[in-house]
Amino acid sequence: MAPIISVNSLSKTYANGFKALDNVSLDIEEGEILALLGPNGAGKTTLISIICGIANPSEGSVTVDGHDVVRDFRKTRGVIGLVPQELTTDQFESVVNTVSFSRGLNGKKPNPAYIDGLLRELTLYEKRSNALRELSGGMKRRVLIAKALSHEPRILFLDEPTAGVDVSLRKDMWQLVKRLREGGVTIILTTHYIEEAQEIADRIGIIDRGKLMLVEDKNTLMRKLGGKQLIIELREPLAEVPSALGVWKLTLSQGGRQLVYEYDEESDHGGIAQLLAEVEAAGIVFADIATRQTSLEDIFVSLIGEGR
Ligand SMILES: Nc1ncnc2c1ncn2[C@@H]1O[C@H](COP(=O)(O)OP(=O)(O)OP(=O)(O)O)[C@@H](O)[C@H]1O
Repeated sequence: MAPIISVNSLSKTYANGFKALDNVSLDIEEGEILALLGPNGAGKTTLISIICGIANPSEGSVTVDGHDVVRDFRKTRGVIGLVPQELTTDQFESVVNTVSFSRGLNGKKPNPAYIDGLLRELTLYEKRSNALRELSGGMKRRVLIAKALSHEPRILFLDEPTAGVDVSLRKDMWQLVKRLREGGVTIILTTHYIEEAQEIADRIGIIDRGKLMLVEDKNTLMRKLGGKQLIIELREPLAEVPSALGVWKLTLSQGGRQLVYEYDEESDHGGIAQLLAEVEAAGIVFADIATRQTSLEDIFVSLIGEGR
């Protein structure tokens, strides 16, 4: 099947000369959830804006459902819903009018029953007649989602959907994303919350300084770059790993207070029980043991570098 979105050698240089995207290529399959991760200023919003036809590429091209986003703007925009980071609509307009108007803007016939259903699902129904300025921040976020879904798009972009929202809205949002996916909607979200990507995405793309560093199936990524460790807390610190334990992949951490074993399925030398027996036989007394699974966060930090 042809990808629903195809990004081909895309670069973006802003008017001031800043290169925000550098030769990005990416195919997105219909029905998948792709999470784009990256530090502030990486180029995530720029990429989304170009796919949605809001910004023009400097080089390269994007097709959505087989149509070029610049030449066939109306066609491609009609199948896309975008939840931006901030609300920019008229604050005096009512919730229901704002959402219905959005549907019309995208060339769809009015469908009050659909809009009402959407408002119910987003717990906005009781506020449907209120002006936007009378809503709380979280409710405004919900309006942004309702607007994006008003024309029943096949592709939904969520730009930092859960930044600064409470736990209940975050959970609702994840629920909604899952339900939309079941209905076949393709979802692309940008997020700083790595656990969010880990929870809901099928694929993960990592962007840094305008470059797509990696795009990979989440489970494959976890398998390839992730791992499991056994951490043995020692009573007394060790200066070095005793040579008698040389066959095991062991390292010392925490100033010699922890002996860390990387699980190795190919050569486990008799398993954990054997390792612990050999550790004891080497005269090492341990206080505690624990296992630790590498998270997506560890992978992200190792790729992008800490503190950026
Ligand atoms: N209109 C503009 N003119 C010049 N530079 C811009 C413009 N818009 C964005 N940039 C720059 O392009 C880079 C990428 O910005 P973008 O908003 O795409 O990043 P982002 O990954 O979405 O970041 P964040 O996570 O902070 O939202 C940033 O360095 C930003 O300052």
